[in-house]
Amino acid sequence: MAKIIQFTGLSGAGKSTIAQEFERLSKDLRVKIIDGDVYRQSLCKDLGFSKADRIENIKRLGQYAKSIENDFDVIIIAAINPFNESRDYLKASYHAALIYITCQINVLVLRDTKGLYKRALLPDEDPDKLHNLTGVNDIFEEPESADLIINTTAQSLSNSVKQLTHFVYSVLE
Ligand SMILES: Nc1ncnc2c1ncn2[C@@H]1O[C@H](COP(=O)(O)OS(=O)(=O)O)[C@@H](OP(=O)(O)O)[C@H]1O
Ligand SMILES: Nc1ncnc2c1ncn2[C@@H]1O[C@H](COP(=O)(O)OP(=O)(O)O)[C@@H](O)[C@H]1O
Repeated sequence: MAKIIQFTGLSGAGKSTIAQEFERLSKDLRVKIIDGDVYRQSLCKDLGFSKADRIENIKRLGQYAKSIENDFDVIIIAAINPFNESRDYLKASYHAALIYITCQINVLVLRDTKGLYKRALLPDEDPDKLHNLTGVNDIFEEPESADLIINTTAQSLSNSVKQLTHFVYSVLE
């Protein structure tokens, strides 16, 4: 039965990159990544970014993880997951560990891999402005009880993956 791990962190913090690199290097483990961004094209296609929809999104990703738990050793839910309510729900329902992938906002604005920060920082009257980007103009609750914090502000990807790997093996033992 898989250990379910939930990530939380802002867009661009490194959730997908760390999960994918961990999967690539962990050849002895059956790893499944449930990436929020990806599942918003399928299982969660009908959902937007209101609080209710974000909570429903995480609930569905958790249910999906549970449904495939016998086929994997580690399942990583890599979504922004901005509310303590959702994080607590995954912990209570599936004993999902919580890993906070954090990064300073000024660095996220510089990375801006998807151009979302640029759009969120446009003047209010600009038609292209994004009005609900998590961490800029929408809520991101600081996690209250993370089992691990990975700070990617100035850390290499390799060290972030080492932190994750160490944690995973400690919980699998
Ligand atoms: N308004 C707004 N706020 C946050 N994110 C936005 C928004 N609009 C689009 N996107 C893109 O959607 C991805 C986040 O989806 P998640 O399912 O992880 O979000 S959540 O957990 O339900 O909050 C997120 O993916 P990542 O960049 O991989 O985090 C964004 O690319
Ligand atoms: N220590 C690190 N860990 C993960 N990503 C990092 C790190 N340092 C820099 N990056 C970069 O930050 C970006 C993270 O993007 P991504 O993984 O898509 O974030 P998220 O999935 O959280 O939205 C990538 O361009 C990646 O190369």
